[in-house]
Amino acid sequence: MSDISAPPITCAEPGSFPWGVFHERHPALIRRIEQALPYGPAERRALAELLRESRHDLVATLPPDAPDLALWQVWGKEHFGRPWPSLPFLWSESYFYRRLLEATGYFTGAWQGVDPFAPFKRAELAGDAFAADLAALDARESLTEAEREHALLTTALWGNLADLGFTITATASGPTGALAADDSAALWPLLDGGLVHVVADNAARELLADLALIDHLLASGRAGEVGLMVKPHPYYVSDATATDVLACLARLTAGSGEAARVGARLTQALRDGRLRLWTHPFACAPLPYRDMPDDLRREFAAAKVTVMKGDLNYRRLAGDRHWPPTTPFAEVTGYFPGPVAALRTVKSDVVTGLTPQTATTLDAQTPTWRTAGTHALIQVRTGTGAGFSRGS
Ligand SMILES: O=P(O)(O)OC[C@@]1(O)O[C@H](CO)[C@@H](O)[C@@H]1O
Repeated sequence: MSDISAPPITCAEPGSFPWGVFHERHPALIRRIEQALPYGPAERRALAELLRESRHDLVATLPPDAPDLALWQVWGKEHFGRPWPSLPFLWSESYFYRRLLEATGYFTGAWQGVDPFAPFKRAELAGDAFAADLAALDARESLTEAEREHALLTTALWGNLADLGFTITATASGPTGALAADDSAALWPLLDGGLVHVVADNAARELLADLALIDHLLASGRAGEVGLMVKPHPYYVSDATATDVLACLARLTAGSGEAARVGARLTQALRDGRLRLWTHPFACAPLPYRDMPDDLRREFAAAKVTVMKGDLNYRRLAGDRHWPPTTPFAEVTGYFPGPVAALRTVKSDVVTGLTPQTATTLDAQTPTWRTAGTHALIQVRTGTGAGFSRGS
């Protein structure tokens, strides 16, 4: 087992990436939210207070009527009342988004159920880039099976750059195609017609690419059943909920050519249960997957492989820690109850599973590579998790 005492990433260091998330990304995000939705004085005051508290004060608890208070009392018991910057970045950033929902009244009152990020998600669905992605599905038809699979996987991988939290402050212009690790050859043999879980990340463009990949897995028989895990409520800006899946599906079915066919096949797959949307409160937990509860562990254990999309899922999968970058991926994910694959564009500091040469070259030649979205990785652990048998 890997040494989980590698120090956690925190926001304490001025100028570090996590520090910038709280001091640059969050203020910009809140300005955008206030421009996009006409929140009243009470919500705007609560948002301003959240910004102030999260940069300069101690972590306050949720109000007594919060529907998930009991969960957070457990998830946050060591952290409430402490200075935000001293806490693990994974915890503090996750709690920031939970408090943002609180400030906008997402859980109680007249604004209940209003996704503060919905205007951004809608704009992306209606945009030219999304339309181009839909049209590009037609081009796949002329490819060989191997080329099509490569294209679908690569698009799902780089689709992770279309992350609205990241694009608020990022300067990267788009996919570069540079892979820091590529275990894709180990992924395909795991897909032998059984259950595949896909843990979704962002809505709109990334989700479109994920749905196209899922459609292929089902249509080709690579997967007999796919479980698409979404968030139970809005989370890191553009994270996908069931509502976002339906919105993306509606754009597919209203399209033409291959887009409409993909949409029709996925709609049928949802109806007959070959594609199942599912969620779990732990999907929005501020904790690594290492701490997942037993019912979730059993879900993942049932799959031939679980595909984790995106940067945040990677942070939760590997542990958001200052690992030496050559720490084996199989070692940090050894606790996971089944084969697991990470498809991630690299947008935060944590990284594992690199060869010494790759790590040295990347750090020397592209010092910003861990946070700029210039690189991606496909990492696969093929064995079942240590100390956990399938179906137990
Ligand atoms: O999970 P995703 O959508 O790929 O990325 C989430 C993200 O934007 O948020 C974090 C920092 O704010 C980073 O993990 C990453 O840049």
